Order: sequence, then C-alpha cells, then structure tokens
Amino acid sequence: MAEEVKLLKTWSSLFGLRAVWALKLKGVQYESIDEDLSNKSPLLLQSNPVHKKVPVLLHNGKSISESMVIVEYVDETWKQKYPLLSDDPYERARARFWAKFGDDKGLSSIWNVFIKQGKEQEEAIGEASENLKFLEEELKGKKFFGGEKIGLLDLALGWLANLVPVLEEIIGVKIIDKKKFPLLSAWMQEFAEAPTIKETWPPHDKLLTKFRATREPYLAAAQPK
Ligand SMILES: N[C@@H](CCC(=O)N[C@@H](CS)C(=O)NCC(=O)O)C(=O)O
Repeated sequence: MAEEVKLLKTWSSLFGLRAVWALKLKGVQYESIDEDLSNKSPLLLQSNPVHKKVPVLLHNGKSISESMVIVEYVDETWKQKYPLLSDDPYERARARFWAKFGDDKGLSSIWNVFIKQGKEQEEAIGEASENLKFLEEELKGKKFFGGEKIGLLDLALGWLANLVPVLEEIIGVKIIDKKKFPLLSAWMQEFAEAPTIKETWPPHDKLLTKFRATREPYLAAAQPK
C-alpha cells in the first residue's frame, strides 16, 4: 500500500522546517500543505486540537504534532536511510538535551535581543551570549552537531543559522560574532550550504519583511506615550 504523508506548515515556520529537513534527508515523498495561521484550516484544528499549531505530520491518517516529536517519529519510521540520532544512548541523550536547551533558553534569549532596546537589550545580549557559549563548546572537534553529518541537533538548532542573520540585519546588532563564536559561525555556513537545507531555505527578503513587521508592535509599545 502506498504511504500517505502530508505536512501542515507555513513558508516561514522555523519549526516546520525541522520536519521538512527530516523528511527530505530521509528521501520521504510527502505532500506539503501551507496553512494560513490567521484562518486555520479544519484539518489543522482537527489534527492538532491541543496547540492548533504547525507543523503537523499526517502519516496514513495518524497525526503527529510538535516539531521535535515529528523529527524523532520520522527518524524511527524511516530507519534505513540517513539516521538522525546516534546508536549510542549517551549521544542520543545529549542531542535531546541540547535540542531542548535551544528551545527553552536559546530561542527566548535571542528573541529578547530582537524585541528589546537599550539597557534591556544589552542584558539580553549578555544572556544570549552565555547560552551560545554552551553551543560553541558542544561543537568542539565537530563539523556539525551530529559529527561529520547533519543530525537531530542540527535540525533542532537550524533556526540559529536561518533566523539569526535576519534578526541581526534588522536590529543592526551582531549576536553571533565570528571572533567570539568561530565554531558556531562556521557551522552556520556549513549548515546553510548543505544541499537539502539550501533548497528549502525561505527567501531572505521575505523573512526580513516578515520579521520587521513582527517587531513593530514591540517598538510601538516601547515608545513614551
Ligand atoms: N513547540 C512547537 C511550536 C510550533 C509553533 O510555535 N508554530 C507556530 C508557527 S512558527 C504556530 O503554528 N503558531 C500559530 C499559533 O500560535 O496560533 C513545535 O516545536 O512544533
């Protein structure tokens, strides 16, 4: 029986990209369905009734939500090609730990650099740098977080390579400085240049427009009344 694989996402969702990358690295054929998040489809509401968010993977009618859950599901379901996690339980645990760290601490600290200004932004830069130092350390002796090739943790942290240069351009502040974070900077380049990643990278100009608009309400709220 032919498999039915569908992915609900948006063009700009960095979480959605994790699922796209996992499916593409595995060579899984799938139908991509772009959602309008201002008018969510009945399919999205039915398949992710708890969070009502993209991405959602639909595999032979079963729905799987949360990007990193999807990445692991894809890895376990299409085992033969391109394993995303090591066979070693300790390595697997580390990859999952840093993936969670990236979402829990990394993303929010970098987002704060983007939306804050003045002293608050300086504090956020300090916090983001402390978090980035851990990731720089994790890359020692490796080309990718997964070792010689892209693995689960690279997909989890792909937003760093994808989003941070856009945010930096908008605010005119360097968050991942080459001198301070040479390994992370080299990784960002290697990751972005990998064929599967490059072909799915959202257009830079479109991201700039989207994130400029996303920042506007934060700037307006900071204006003295
Ligand atoms: N933790 C979720 C986050 C997903 C998420 O935040 N998706 C956003 C798009 S980037 C969304 O669907 N937002 C719609 C909403 O919040 O109503 C994951 O990893 O999948």
